[in-house]
Amino acid sequence: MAEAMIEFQSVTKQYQSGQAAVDDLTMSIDKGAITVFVGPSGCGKTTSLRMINRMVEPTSGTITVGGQEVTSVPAATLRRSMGYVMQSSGLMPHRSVLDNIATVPRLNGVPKAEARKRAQELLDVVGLASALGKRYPSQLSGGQQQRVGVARALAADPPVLLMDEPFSAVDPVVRDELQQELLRLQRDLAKTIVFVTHDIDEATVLGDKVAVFGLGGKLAQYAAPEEILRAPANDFVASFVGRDRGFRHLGFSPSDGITVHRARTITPAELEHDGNAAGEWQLVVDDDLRPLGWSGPGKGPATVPGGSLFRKGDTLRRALDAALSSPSGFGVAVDADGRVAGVITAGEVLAVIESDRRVRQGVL
Ligand SMILES: Nc1ncnc2c1ncn2[C@@H]1O[C@H](COP(=O)(O)OP(=O)(O)OP(=O)(O)O)[C@@H](O)[C@H]1O
Repeated sequence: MAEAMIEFQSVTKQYQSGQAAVDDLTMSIDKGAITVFVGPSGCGKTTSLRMINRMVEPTSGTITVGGQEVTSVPAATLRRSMGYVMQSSGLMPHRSVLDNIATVPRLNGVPKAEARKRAQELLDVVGLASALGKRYPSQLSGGQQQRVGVARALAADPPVLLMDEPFSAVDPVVRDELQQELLRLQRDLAKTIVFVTHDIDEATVLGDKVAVFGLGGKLAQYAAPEEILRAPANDFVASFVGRDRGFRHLGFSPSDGITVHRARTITPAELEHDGNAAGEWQLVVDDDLRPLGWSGPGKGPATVPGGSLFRKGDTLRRALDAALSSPSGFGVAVDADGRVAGVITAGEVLAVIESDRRVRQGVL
């Protein structure tokens, strides 16, 4: 079993009379893993996060971090010992990017030159060009500001990182990049990360475990993301994870069971010379067998753009998407070098899904 880093024991927060913001929360957060708090607006995610570093004090119950009760540590010391990233990057506008990143180490007494050197290294860690260090926050894009926010939170090398909707103010493409960067960073850093979002897709992409909060600040389900998609604990969780959950769950199923078959291929030169005389879809490939697109039956020399590709080891979701997005109806599998390994239809992917299901249920 994973080692616990943060423990909530019967924690309740009541701001004023009436409904609690967080209601009797008991949960254990694994060390070195990403735990995501997800749920609709107002269900107590941020309040729960902020109680970890005492930005908010519980009305009752206890929270321990690394075995130590948080109330036994002065709030300012505790806050400095954890990285904190929020939605608006929270950077100080009149300080350079480097000085922003160096803030906590400086407060902890690290000499200026050393703190700046570390800040410079961190720019690289979060994927920013070192020249950006001299700029002011307003001279950066939203995505770059969030990266600086992450660098600043990492500056003192804290074991715990608290992240409150850090990527929700950027556009979907940048958001996707930031999520992938965080996962890459986490592979090296293995921090204990608590991440708040209201987006179930973000939660399932990032979380080793996902805590779904319900209205009234109650924990509705706490489990691995694939379990939440496969077996929501109640109607509230089922409706929160949404109608596509069956499809999204395919994102956790390996495509090992898939057998691809040979595609009929044609090179651009052959196509130019003879057109598509075969009367069926042909995959247009270069001399190294890399896919270039499709040639439709009776469509002359034109090449139609292909759909998404999938590789060995990808999930069933990617395999199915490859088939569904392909103009020919054949999803293209490529090897590690990007060469065509074969094709598969959506019907064949569905047959694998169905047979996996029957095996799981012990029918076969
Ligand atoms: N400082 C405060 N004073 C009074 N009530 C508060 C305060 N902060 C939060 N609340 C209330 O506590 C409840 C939980 O708020 P919280 O911000 O933790 O929810 P959340 O799930 O993070 O929501 P969101 O996704 O909208 O940020 C809400 O009803 C909110 O109005």
